[in-house]
Formats: sequence, C-alpha cells, structure tokens
Amino acid sequence: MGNVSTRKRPTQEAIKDFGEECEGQPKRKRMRIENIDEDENEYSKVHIKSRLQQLKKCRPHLNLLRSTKKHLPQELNPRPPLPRFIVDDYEDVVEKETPRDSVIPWFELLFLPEFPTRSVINERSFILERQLGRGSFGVVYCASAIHDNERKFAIKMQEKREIISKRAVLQVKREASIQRLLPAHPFVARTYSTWQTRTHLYSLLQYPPGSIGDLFTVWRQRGSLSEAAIRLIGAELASAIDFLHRNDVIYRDVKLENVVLDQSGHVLLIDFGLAKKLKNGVNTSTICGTLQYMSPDVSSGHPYSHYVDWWSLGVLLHILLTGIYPYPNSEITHHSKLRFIDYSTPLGCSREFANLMDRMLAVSTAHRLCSFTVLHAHSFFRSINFAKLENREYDPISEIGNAAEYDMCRNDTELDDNLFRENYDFDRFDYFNDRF
Ligand SMILES: Nc1ncnc2c1ncn2[C@@H]1O[C@H](COP(=O)(O)OP(=O)(O)OP(=O)(O)O)[C@@H](O)[C@H]1O
Repeated sequence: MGNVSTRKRPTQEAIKDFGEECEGQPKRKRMRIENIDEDENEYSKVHIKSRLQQLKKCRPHLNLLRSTKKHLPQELNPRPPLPRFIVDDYEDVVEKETPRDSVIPWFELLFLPEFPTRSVINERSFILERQLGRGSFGVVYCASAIHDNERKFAIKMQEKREIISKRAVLQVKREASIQRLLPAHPFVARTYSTWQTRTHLYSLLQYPPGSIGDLFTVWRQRGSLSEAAIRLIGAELASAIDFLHRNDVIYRDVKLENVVLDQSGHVLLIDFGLAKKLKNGVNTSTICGTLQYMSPDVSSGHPYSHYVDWWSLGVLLHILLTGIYPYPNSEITHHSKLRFIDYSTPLGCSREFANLMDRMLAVSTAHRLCSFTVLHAHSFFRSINFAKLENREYDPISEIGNAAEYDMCRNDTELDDNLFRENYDFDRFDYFNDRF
C-alpha cells in the first residue's frame, strides 16, 4: 500500500520556503507552487491536466471558443457587445430565450410565455422619470432608454402578488398577448416588450410624445370640448375601434381614462385589460366593463358582440360635449341596477351631433349605430377624410384649445365624483373559468 502513490504532495518545507519568497501576497496565490522538486511539479501538472479535461467535458463550448478565437483577427472581439436597445425586435428576444437547466419557480412559470424571465430588454435598460398613473395592480411610469434619452416610453410595472391575490393571472396574460400581436395603428398604444422579475411584471408601452394627459384629465381641465374637437377625437377613436374589430379584438373598456393624448391632441387607446380575441360575428356574454359606459346588451347578460364598443364611444362623446352621462346611472354600483330610460338628446348642439348621439345610444340594436361603416357615413363625420385622419394630417390640439360653444349648465361636482369611480364589475376576475 505504501508504494501505490509515487507522486508526492509538496512538502511542508517547500511550502514554507515558497511562502517566505512571496511574503505579502495573498495565501491562495502562494499555493500555486512551481519551484518545488520535480516529482511534486509533475504532480501538479497532472492534476491541472485532469481538471482541464473535466472542464472540457462539461463545458464543450470552451473548446469551440478557443478554436474560433485562433482564427479571429485581433480587432474582432468574440464578446457580444452590450445589448443595443431596439424596441422592434421583441419577437427575436422571445425566440432567443434559451431553456433553463434549473427548475423554474411557480411564480415565474405562471406568467410564461407572455412575460419572459430573461429578456434582453429589461428594467435596467431604462431610467424611470415620473409617474404617469396608477392601475389596479401597479404603477405606470414615463421612462427613457438608457442609450437614447430622447425617446420616451411608458412602463407599466405590476405586482405579481396583487395579480395572484385578485385571481387576474389570465387577465394580464391576455392583455399582454393581445396588445403584442396587434399590428401597428396610429391611435392604438403598442406594447414593445414584456418581461418579469421575481416580484413584478413589466410592459414597455408606446408613450405619446409630449403627452398632455388622458382625456379625462384634459376634459376636467378644459371643460366641455367644441364639436370640432369632438369630431376629430371621435373619428380617431372610431378608427382605432374599427382597427381592433378588424383584427378580431373586442375592446370593452372605451372611456375617457383609457385615451391618452399626445402634444398635437391625437389619441392613443391604452389599457387592454378587458379586451378579448373574438372573431367577427361571434358572441360572448361576460358582464364586464365600466358601469356608466356599459351597453344594455352587456349589462343584461345576454350574448353580445363587437358592436358594444360603439355604445361606449357614444357615452364618451356625450360626456365630452355635455359633461353628463346620457342615462341617469351616475350613482349605480351594480350592473343589474343600470336603467336605460329617460335619455334626452343633448340640447344646444348641432343637429348632426344630436342625431349621432340618438343613433349611438339607442337602446334597441335595430335602431342603434352598430358599425364603423355607418358611423363613417354619418353626417357628423362628413367633413372628415379618414385616410388623411390616419396619416395624422388634422390638428386636434388647435380645436381642443378652442372654447366649447356648448353652454348647457352642468353639475361639476356630481360628474367629477362619479367619473373618478372605477366601476369594474366582478366578472372581470373570472378568467380562471375562461368565460371571459
Ligand atoms: N402608454 C401610456 N402612455 C401614457 N400614459 C399611460 C400609458 N399607459 C398608461 N398610462 C397612464 O397610466 C394610467 C393607468 O394605466 P392603465 O389603465 O393601463 O393601467 P391598468 O393597470 O391597466 O389599470 P386598470 O385598473 O384601469 O386596468 C392611465 O390612466 C394613464 O394615465
């Protein structure tokens, strides 16, 4: 047994001597022994060689790197450059996500694949500048990219804990996937990227340059808008809604708070929290939305389709001009209590606008304006060229700045209190049953 090993470990003396030579250096370094006797030198060579072989076995890419490095000219650095911020490469980022060896924790798995865990674009790629608003599960910030602080984005940061406790996992996943898959449209906010950390979900959203805020804030600051402004805002929103319907999406949450304006007053539809993929002509029956904007078809629980978005647009336009809801439902807190009686045509407005309201807010679908084709042909929008509109050739801000001619007295306190109330219905959180 005594002869089994011929290669000796370094003797204590050798280590001691070497230690004296390298006085002042850290101990670990001192143990890299070379100047001991030959046998011992042999021992360390073999030891290192076998360690290298082991490494090669478990990391074959090291070999590859070494062999390619030989042929690379000096200036080509095999290290990848710092990720450049390109917002349009979302698909690539997701594709490149490599499978992990380790087990993925459930609180990450739950939000995959809509919110990747290892995205090239992540929270470290941005500087958060200020808060834009609050949503049900977190905060929305205005942010600029680290490498390009001229370009602004909105970053929605949602707390996973909140989402899970409110049983809204499928809701946020659907919102992300619908918005991400939509092609670009001038009046619909794009989602450039989504990702997750252990505690939060992030969505990188289009931010309207020089935004003057959401339509509710603008309306509160400036009061009723002129018909000319309402015509442009209404036409842009109609174009956005029609685009969603043509892409088999029902939006279900048209309201002042979900429309943000850029510096020129052009609209951008945000918040796809209640949107659903639904083929044209197919019905759904989930009762959801904001109560004061909810059409009789949704609140009754009967099957309905995309046309309910036109009703909500009618309510929005009515508020913009008159400052009141078209039906006296401002105090209602449950959909079963909504009453669609006592509607009166707005007074003091043009005949065209009054007729548009009568058509969009008719209780019976037989009389209601239920499609973009009809809206487009309506006399109120006769002066609008929709091709020019989608090229942003109109200038809504100059109209928004103009005082409204509409002079019907309005009860500010009543409206403000009620518009602030978020009236989502309970069915909103029924995603787990997939009834949505
Ligand atoms: N893309 C954006 N550009 C500018 N502001 C935005 C943008 N997205 C959101 N905001 C602001 O943040 C607020 C909250 O955003 P959003 O409604 O999307 O959040 P949410 O979590 O979906 O809220 P909700 O509870 O209404 O579903 C908005 O009212 C708006 O003021």
